[in-house]
Amino acid sequence: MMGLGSNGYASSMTRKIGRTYDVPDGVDIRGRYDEEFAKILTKDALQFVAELQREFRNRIKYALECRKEAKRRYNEGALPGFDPVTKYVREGDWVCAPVPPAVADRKVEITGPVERKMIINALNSGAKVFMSDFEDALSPTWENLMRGQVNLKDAVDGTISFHDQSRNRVYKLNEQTAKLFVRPRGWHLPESHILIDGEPATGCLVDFGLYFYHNHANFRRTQGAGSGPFFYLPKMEHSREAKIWNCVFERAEKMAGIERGSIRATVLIETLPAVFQMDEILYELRDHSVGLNCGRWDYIFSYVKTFQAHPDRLLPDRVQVGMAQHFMRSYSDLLIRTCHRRGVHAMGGMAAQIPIRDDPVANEAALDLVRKDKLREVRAGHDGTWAAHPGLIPAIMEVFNNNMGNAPNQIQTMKREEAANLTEDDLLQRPRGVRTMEGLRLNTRVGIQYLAAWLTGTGSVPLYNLMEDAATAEISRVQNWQWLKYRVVLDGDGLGVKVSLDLFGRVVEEEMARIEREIGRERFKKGMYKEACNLFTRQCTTPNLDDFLTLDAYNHIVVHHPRGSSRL
Ligand SMILES: CC(=O)SCCNC(=O)CCNC(=O)[C@H](O)C(C)(C)COP(=O)(O)OP(=O)(O)OC[C@H]1O[C@@H](n2cnc3c(N)ncnc32)[C@H](O)[C@@H]1OP(=O)(O)O
Ligand SMILES: O=CC(=O)O
Ligand SMILES: [Mg+2]
Repeated sequence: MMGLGSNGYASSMTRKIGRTYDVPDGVDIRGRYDEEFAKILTKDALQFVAELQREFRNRIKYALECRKEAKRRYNEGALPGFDPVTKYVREGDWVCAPVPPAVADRKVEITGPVERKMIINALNSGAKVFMSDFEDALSPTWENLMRGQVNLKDAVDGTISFHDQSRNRVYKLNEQTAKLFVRPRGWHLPESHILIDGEPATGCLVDFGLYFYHNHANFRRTQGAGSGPFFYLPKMEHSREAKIWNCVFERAEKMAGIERGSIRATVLIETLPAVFQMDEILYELRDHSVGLNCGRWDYIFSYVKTFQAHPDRLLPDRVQVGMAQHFMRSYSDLLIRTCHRRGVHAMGGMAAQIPIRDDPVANEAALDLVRKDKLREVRAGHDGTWAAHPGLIPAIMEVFNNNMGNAPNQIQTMKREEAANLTEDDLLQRPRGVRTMEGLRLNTRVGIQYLAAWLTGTGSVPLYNLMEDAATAEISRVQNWQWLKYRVVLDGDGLGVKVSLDLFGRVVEEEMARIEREIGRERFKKGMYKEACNLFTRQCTTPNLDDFLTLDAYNHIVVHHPRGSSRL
């Protein structure tokens, strides 16, 4: 039946008039109309997204409520740990469905936002897999999301091309390309440009639903050798969230009439609570799993967030929280042991270094750090790892090939049984190191510049020769917040200064001046640095830590049509 949705917005009938999307009942599109987007936002595809939303919305709300409840417990002093109730899952002798041959070899995976030229470059990069990102690397503006869907469809169809007019260069796919994985947003992010029964849709169901609907058939025929599509699933905190994804996959397979277990996903273990749920997460997804990945940057962010009310667990400077810290090494080791025991890939994480074009010495030093990080990963037993930039792929591939030879993975050969002895204490051990004024300054300078880019539609940026994305920016934000909240003493540079609101205010002012000097007055004026600064400062000084930087910032990038910009 046609009619007004509960929000009173126009329904299918009226929306057909003029240049608007043809939507099913109860769905309202409040993002800009574009003929290209209309090929993605078809009535049938939207019907599928709406069905997912209606079937799973209550379970998603419940899962998010459970996160709040867990936060309340941690804030009262509890520590995350293994759940005695699911001991039988951890001790059981089950395995996941066999790895599809198309993705047995995942030695190097490149990641990047769903941007047209980058998709082509990444697929042509020589990496085994390309993880195309609606998440940490993407600012989820309506334009980015919908163009991203158009780009992915063209990529799966094999027709994607890009003409760089300034360089008169045409980009096309090579004969041999990386296998495509897609990372939808996390459960917490709404999609405010699509209302379903008057409520913003769940962002990840939009990303997943539209991509799956348009691409499953072609993907399985070409890329997947009969299986797929393949996904990465971010930021989960509990196996109940993985169970929802499993049900979403089953629902999608049924809709498409394809075999159960066709869809495969790698879950990022990138929250502290999730490290105690790795078996449980794999168990829920056992017919759809193709491994776990060490999402190390969000994991560090989550350590601070989980322990926001624990002043005895403050982090040292961000640069000191590397994989050599005991809690980080333990997490990687246990992830490898868990995955290999269950017959799936244990993927390594992202080194933040990127090529430094104008300084060969610094470039070699950065490459060396990447090689060391990757050597540690492959020796520990990881089956593959991430690269942020095509320029890093040859070096990383060499490290993995040298240590794995012709084997596609180490699932059967690196069992890491001894990691079964890792305890809750190992996984939670306090990071060691010092805190410095430079740490505070760098967090501030990077956090503001990242947010300024994000607000103008760019979700991953090079800053001071490192890759920065939403996960690394989160570390900067929560670390500043934690240091301010507990008035920590900056003990690492011999100054012994206490972090206070006054000090932070001065640091913000000085770092803004430094940013302006570094990028030039014109760019500074034209950019969104002041807005970013206000947002970042508010987030660092708020009495109650916001769960996500991007939830607050999202309100600034929602643009409703035809009524102008609107807040959630
Ligand atoms: C914590 C996490 O979640 S990690 C995963 C999420 N983060 C990411 O995916 C980050 C991915 N990386 C990037 O976005 C970029 O590499 C950045 C922003 C870090 C650096 O970008 P730039 O400074 O523009 O790179 P640079 O100028 O050196 O690029 C050179 C070429 O490589 C391409 N390139 C760079 N990174 C990538 C990538 N990840 N995928 C595909 N192509 C890439 C550029 O498009 C450019 O191509 P061109 O020569 O044809 O024009
Ligand atoms: O998504 C990856 C991370 O490190 O965060
Ligand atoms: Mg992440």
